[in-house]
Amino acid sequence: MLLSVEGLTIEAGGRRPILREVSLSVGRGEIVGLVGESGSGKSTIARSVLRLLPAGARVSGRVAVEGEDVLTMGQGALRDLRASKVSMVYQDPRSSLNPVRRIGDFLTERMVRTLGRPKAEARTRALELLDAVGMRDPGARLRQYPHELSGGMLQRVVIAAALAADPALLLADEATSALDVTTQAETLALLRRVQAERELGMLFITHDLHLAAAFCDRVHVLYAGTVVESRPAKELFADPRHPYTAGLLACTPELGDPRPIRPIPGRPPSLDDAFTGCPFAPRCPEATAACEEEPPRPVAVSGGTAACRLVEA
Ligand SMILES: Nc1ncnc2c1ncn2[C@@H]1O[C@H](COP(=O)(O)OP(=O)(O)OP(=O)(O)O)[C@@H](O)[C@H]1O
Repeated sequence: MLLSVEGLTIEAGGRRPILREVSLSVGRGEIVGLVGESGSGKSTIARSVLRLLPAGARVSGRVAVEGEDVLTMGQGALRDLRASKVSMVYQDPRSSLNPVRRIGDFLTERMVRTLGRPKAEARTRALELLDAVGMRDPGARLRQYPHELSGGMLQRVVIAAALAADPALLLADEATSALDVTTQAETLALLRRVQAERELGMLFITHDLHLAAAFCDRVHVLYAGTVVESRPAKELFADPRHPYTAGLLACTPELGDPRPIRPIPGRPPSLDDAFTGCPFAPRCPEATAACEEEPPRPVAVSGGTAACRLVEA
């Protein structure tokens, strides 16, 4: 398995863990979605794949890339993992680029510094990469500064940089969320094309369940640091089994859908909210007193699991 996360729990001083017993996997050539509201722990999972953990955190469980344990590997292996096996693309491309350095410097410096490529070779590779992500006139782009490019073009540059070392795994953390809809569609098409061409595994993080269902092969829904439902994307969308997943789908309007929009009442818990039972119980329309007593175990449902005691296998 390309990425395997097993029972990952991260505690950083709050009354509840940031992540509790999270398990997921990503195979080669597979797009796996991670969906949840702000603060549910999506980015923490992505960062833990690169062993970027909250300072002083207590961590248990296992994170393995190509079978190698990321949490215990030596510094040399970790450098290699970050430099060439796993790449991350963030939400705001402007935060990834230095505004006073040219696009060419951004693309070549990392190749020279971390991959040890000669400068001329790095430049040739940068031109190939810009071409691969569909940028016209790559030579001129190398001379430009970030402010001369639109958000969508900059995200292409960031994706080009992420591909520089031929990684096996791409972590896309809200990579299209800051873009307008047409640019978002172009960027999604680009991500899918490079993913398929290179047989990349991709962990695709988004707060948008509809987007995840359309873009991913499988989806994990995260709530308050726990995975509440894991299913093939199509099944999750057509027949959500966890009340939270159903609630997320019901609160997003769709064109032509005559049903009223039903927001989920209340707010997701903060790290200072402790709970003994199901974290979603206080907001769940179907919760019973028993739901508050102990955490639900994942139940096998069609194609995956749902962690809810009201769900029948
Ligand atoms: N370094 C840290 N130290 C302490 N708490 C942290 C740290 N990083 C994240 N957290 C907390 O962990 C929780 C999960 O954060 P995370 O960024 O993973 O959520 P997210 O689902 O990606 O949300 P968003 O969509 O807003 O980025 C939040 O409550 C956050 O405040």
